Amino acid sequence: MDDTALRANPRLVLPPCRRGAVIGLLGGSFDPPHAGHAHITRESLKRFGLDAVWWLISPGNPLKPRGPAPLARRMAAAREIMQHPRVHISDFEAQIGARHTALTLAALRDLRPGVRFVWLMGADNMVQFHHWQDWRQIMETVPIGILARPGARLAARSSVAARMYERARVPTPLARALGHMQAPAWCFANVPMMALSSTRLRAAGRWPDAKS
Ligand SMILES: Nc1ncnc2c1ncn2[C@@H]1O[C@H](COP(=O)(O)OP(=O)(O)OP(=O)(O)O)[C@@H](O)[C@H]1O
Ligand SMILES: O=C(O)c1ccc[n+]([C@@H]2O[C@H](COP(=O)([O-])O)[C@@H](O)[C@H]2O)c1
Repeated sequence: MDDTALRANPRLVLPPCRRGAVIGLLGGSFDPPHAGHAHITRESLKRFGLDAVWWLISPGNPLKPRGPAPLARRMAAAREIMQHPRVHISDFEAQIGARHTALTLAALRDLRPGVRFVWLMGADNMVQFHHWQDWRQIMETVPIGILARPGARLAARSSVAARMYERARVPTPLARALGHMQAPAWCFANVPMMALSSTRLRAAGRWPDAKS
């Protein structure tokens, strides 16, 4: 969908937001959503001074070979686990047919030019960020907030992206201003860590395959 078609599409549904708001975007497969997602969302609201967080439930991570459970099922589970007045669950990527974050961000910025977006991700995603499509463009377009995760906390800070954009690292005391900074700007939040993962829940049979 090009920019003009996007703007003209009356069926697009986006969460509410006011001009000038700082919105954190937590993209993910959420297959299933879990308390770790809720935890980093609450921490992000506090630490990065966000007005709200939108969970962008992905149609499917382009780097993961296995397709996730149906979107409606993941949306419903996300709404159940994350109930917070400043957090919204969105299927925006499915609405515009985007799997790549660069495209999602371009569309959101086009549709909400007065809003400041901050991309949020766990430390594991920072480690492989340089494999994402147009990752440098993402880095140079929106500030990025990174949340500590067991097994990836140190690796994130020495990742290819972190090394290449070392000078864009925002020191912890300035984290709350992240959304008002000019990209590239990334900040690592050393939050208390939760060892939960969707992989672990699937393996424990806590999210049975929809087809079975
Ligand atoms: N326990 C956690 N601590 C920190 N970040 C997390 C945690 N769980 C998920 N995230 C982050 O939340 C975002 C969405 O994660 P995702 O939906 O892939 O969950 P996941 O548990 O990593 O799933 P999977 O095990 O299937 O890869 C990603 O940026 C991921 O790094
Ligand atoms: O744009 C890409 O190339 C890209 C590659 C891998 C992951 N992502 C995004 O990263 C977010 C986290 O993905 P996941 O599967 O780890 O939850 C989700 O929004 C994905 O769409 C994006």
